[in-house]
Amino acid sequence: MGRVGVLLLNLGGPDTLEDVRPFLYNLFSDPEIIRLPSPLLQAPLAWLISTLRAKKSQENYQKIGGGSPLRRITEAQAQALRQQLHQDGHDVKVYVGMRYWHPFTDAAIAQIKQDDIRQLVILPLYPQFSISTSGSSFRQLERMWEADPELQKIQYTVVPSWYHHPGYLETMTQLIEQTLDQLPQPDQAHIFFSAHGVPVSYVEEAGDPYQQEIEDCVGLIMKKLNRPNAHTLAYQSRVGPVDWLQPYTDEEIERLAHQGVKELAVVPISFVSEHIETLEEIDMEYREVAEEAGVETFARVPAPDTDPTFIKSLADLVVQALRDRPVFFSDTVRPQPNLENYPQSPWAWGLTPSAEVWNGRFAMVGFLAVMLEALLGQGPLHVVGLL
Ligand SMILES: C=CC1=C(C)c2cc3[nH]c(cc4nc(cc5[nH]c(cc1n2)c(C)c5CCC(=O)O)C(CCC(=O)O)=C4C)c(C)c3C=C
Ligand SMILES: [Fe+2]
Ligand SMILES: [Fe+2]
Repeated sequence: MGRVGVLLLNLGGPDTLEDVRPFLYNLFSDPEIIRLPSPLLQAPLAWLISTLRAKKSQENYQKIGGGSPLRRITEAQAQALRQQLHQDGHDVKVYVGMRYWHPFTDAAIAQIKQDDIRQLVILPLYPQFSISTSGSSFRQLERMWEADPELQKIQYTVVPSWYHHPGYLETMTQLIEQTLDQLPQPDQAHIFFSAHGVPVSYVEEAGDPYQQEIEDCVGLIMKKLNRPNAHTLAYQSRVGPVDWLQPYTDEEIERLAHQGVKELAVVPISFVSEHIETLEEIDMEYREVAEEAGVETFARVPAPDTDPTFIKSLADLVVQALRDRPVFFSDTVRPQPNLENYPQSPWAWGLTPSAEVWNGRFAMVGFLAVMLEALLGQGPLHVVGLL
C-alpha cells in the first residue's frame, strides 16, 4: 500500500469582511447552487447577486467577529483526525478542500499530487448528502480527475453520506443530553432540529436524497436519545424566490410558541461546525423570533466541532472506507439535467432567437437592478428575497 491520504470537503467561508463578496461570487457561480437557463448567464448573475448581497452578508459576519470560523474549525478537525488515525496506527495525511473559499479544493489536490498520495479517502464534512453540497464538490473533483491522467493513478473512494454512523449518532445524542440537562425542566424542553434548507425542486425534480436523509437522521438520533421530549424538524437559511423545503424554522418556532411551548433546545443538524448559520441565524435571529413569540428558555446544542467522540467516528469512517469496496464519483447522486432551481420560462438551448431575447432581458434586469440599488439602496432582488 502506498501513501494514504484523506481529503475533507467543506463549503468554506469568508475569513474577513473583504472576502465576503468574492466568496459569494464563487458560491453563486456554481450551477449546483443556482442553475440558470443558459450557462452564459451564470457569471453575470453571480456578480450581480454577490455585489448586491455583500453588504447584508457582511453585517451578519460582522456580528460573529468579522468572518467565518469555518476554516479554523475545519483545520482543527483535520489535525485532530490525523492525530486520532496516528494513535490508531494509521499513517495517513489529512487535507482540507473547500468549495468556495480558501483552502480551495484545487490547492488540496495539488498538494496531494505533490505528496505522491496513492490511496485517497474523500470524506465530505456533511453528514447527509445534497447535490448542492457534497454533490457539488464531487462534480468538481470528477472534472479534475477526467482532465488529469496523474490523478487517475490515485486509487480513491468517496463516502457519500454518513449520518447513520453510530459514532456520529452518539456524538449528537451526547451533545443534546448535555444541553437538555442544563435546562430547568429537561424533559419538558421541545427538541427543535433545524436543518439547512434546499429548494424543493432539488428533491422533487433532481432526485436529491437530502430531505430523506435528514428525516432518517432525526429519527435515528431521537431513537438513540430515548427521552420523552417532543421534537420537530424544520429548515432554515432559504435564499431566493423559489420554494424551499418546509416548514421554515422561523415560522415553526412561532407556531410552537403560540401552542404554549416555553423551552426550546435547537439542534443544528446538517453541519458539523459552528458557522454563520448557527452563530448568527440561530443564536441571534431565531432567538429573537422565539423570545418575541413567548419562548422563555432558548438553548442551542453545539455543533460537534472537535468533540473527541466525533473525531473518533470520522477516523472510523476513514478506516472503514479503506477496507470497503471503492465508491466512485459516478456512483453518487447527480442532478437530473433538467433541474430548475431558478424561476424559468419556455426556453430553447443554443444561440437561438430565444437565447438572444433572454440574454437581453437578463442584461436589462441586471442593469435596472444596479441602478435601483444605487439610487434607492433597495433593489428588486430584495423584493424577491435574494438579498
Ligand atoms: C448542509 C449544509 C448546506 C446546504 C444544503 C446549503 C445549500 C445552499 N446554500 C445556499 C446559499 C448560501 N449558503 C451560504 C453559506 C453557507 N451555507 C452552508 C451550508 C449549506 N448550504 C454553510 C455552512 C454556509 C456558511 C459558511 C460560513 O461562512 O460560516 C451563503 C452565504 C451566507 C449568507 O450570505 O447568507 C449563501 C448565500 C444555497 C442557495 C443552497 C442550496 C441551493
Ligand atoms: Fe448554504
Ligand atoms: Fe444564511
